[in-house]
Amino acid sequence: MTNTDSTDTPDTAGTTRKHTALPKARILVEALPWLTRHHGKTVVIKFGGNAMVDDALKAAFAQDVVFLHHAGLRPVVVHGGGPQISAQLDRLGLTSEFKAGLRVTTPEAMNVVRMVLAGQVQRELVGLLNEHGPLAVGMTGEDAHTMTATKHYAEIGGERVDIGRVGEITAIDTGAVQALLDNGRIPVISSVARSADDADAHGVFNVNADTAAAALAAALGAETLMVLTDVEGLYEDWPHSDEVISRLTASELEALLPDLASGMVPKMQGCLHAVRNGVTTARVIDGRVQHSILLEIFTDEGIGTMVVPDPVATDQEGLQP
Ligand SMILES: Nc1ncnc2c1ncn2[C@@H]1O[C@H](COP(=O)(O)OP(=O)(O)O)[C@@H](O)[C@H]1O
Ligand SMILES: CC(=O)N[C@@H](CCC(=O)OP(=O)(O)O)C(=O)O
Repeated sequence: MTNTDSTDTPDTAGTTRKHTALPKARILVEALPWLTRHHGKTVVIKFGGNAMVDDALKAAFAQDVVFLHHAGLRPVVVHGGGPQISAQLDRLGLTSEFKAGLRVTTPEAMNVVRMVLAGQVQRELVGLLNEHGPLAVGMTGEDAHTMTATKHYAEIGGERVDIGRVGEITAIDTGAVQALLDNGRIPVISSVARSADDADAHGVFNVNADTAAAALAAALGAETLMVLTDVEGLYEDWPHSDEVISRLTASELEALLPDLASGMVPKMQGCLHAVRNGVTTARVIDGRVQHSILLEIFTDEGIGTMVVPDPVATDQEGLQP
């Protein structure tokens, strides 16, 4: 038997034809240990607004998530929508300002954040997933008390700065999400949280979607947190080099955190929180690559940056977690 990717097979007319089924079979076989390993496990996938580059990518994202579902995993989607919120605020003549990587959210802006996330971005993702069957159910962190928050103050130069209706998650109730998963559905969650204070006239908070996804992954006891963004992973010396750090322990990441900039801060803080609170791996991957989720979960290659807890456990079969 030769080690080639195509074989000669007699067809019905008695001639021989080359067929290319073998490479496809190899890909499926390569996925087998990963399928076994991840079966029944919860995977929280954060889809960033910057990774929602075009319709083809969004459609491929939906295919990947549905694939995970049919492969026996329990995917949960938490989505962002920062650029989409900024565009809508702009259309309405409202300013967009970020402090310490978080949107300064006036009560007026909060209404826009909620409208864009729950009414636009989430609806689109739910629609794309449901092209494959009656699977996705959209909700926000407000629903069934899934996410409760109090006011978050930014720390800038040692000062506590008021950034409006930005929330810090204080409690997660996983009941509704678990019920949807048990019912064979795919929850799609917008990062808006209810206020812990019943007397709070505004009632809701804007939560960074990376932070929300990490908190939910920890609360669900997820196996994996996967953050899809618009870079290949965590660059070692951004913006001077595009060398991606492929693997980090929690302590190594903690040491890097003070030097990180802008969008990576909530992502890497979220990854650290997740692996310090029971999640087996947290990964930042390039959402601009079609089917990056499948590549990351089901192939030996793995892309992007993977964060693992301390100390690093090595599995007896020699598989990376
Ligand atoms: N060390 C780093 N490695 C990679 N990207 C970085 C780094 N530091 C800052 N960034 C910036 O973080 C951005 C991703 O965060 P963000 O724009 O908030 O994306 P998303 O919408 O996916 O949450 C990258 O596009 C890059 O500009
Ligand atoms: C407090 C805060 O900054 N909230 C974010 C929520 C959306 C988000 O996080 O979207 P991405 O994942 O696309 O960045 C915002 O208003 O932009």
